[in-house]
Amino acid sequence: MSEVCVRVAVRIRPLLRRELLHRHQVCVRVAPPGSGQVLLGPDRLFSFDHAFGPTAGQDEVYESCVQPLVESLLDGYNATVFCYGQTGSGKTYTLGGGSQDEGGIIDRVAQDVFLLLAERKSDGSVEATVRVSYMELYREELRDLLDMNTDYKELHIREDEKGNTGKKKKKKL
Ligand SMILES: Nc1ncnc2c1ncn2[C@@H]1O[C@H](COP(=O)(O)OP(=O)(O)OP(=O)(O)O)[C@@H](O)[C@H]1O
Repeated sequence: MSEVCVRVAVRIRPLLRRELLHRHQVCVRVAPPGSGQVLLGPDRLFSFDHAFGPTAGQDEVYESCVQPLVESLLDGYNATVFCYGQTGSGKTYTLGGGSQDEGGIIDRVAQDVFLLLAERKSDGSVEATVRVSYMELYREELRDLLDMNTDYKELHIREDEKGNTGKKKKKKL
């Protein structure tokens, strides 16, 4: 894996059925395959660390961009993966997956964390605790997706002295 801390991948999803019905046209292509470059329109070329076309599967995206981070995670490094893009561009699909067989990044990370931990634990050298939180921040409202009974007004994002962020319930006055 390269020494650069931030890496950017672009993923071009296939046209959806309704887009095909409305005769939408493809305007962005990976060019040439494997180059990390995308071609917008006829002649505008943009470079990324990775570029995936509409036929790229979840496994390809995960193995190239995320799996190495999971391995570093167990070596003690922090890692963040986030998806950015306009509505309907495929963020939820990439993170959450389209179906059971085509699991997204979250499913695969969870699987690999426990798989790799089991490997390291088998020689008795590692003890680990895994904690998970799952939150949605939408229109300034924070929701705990693992505790839907808590009102968003009770939740607050805080930073500790090291700059790590976390969700805390506001103290009731
Ligand atoms: N790589 C892909 N292959 C096949 N279908 C895809 C792919 N990416 C996205 N889709 C489909 O495109 C549609 C929009 O994708 P998705 O819901 O993931 O977008 P989003 O960026 O999360 O949108 P929003 O910001 O509105 O939540 C969905 O029907 C999804 O199944």
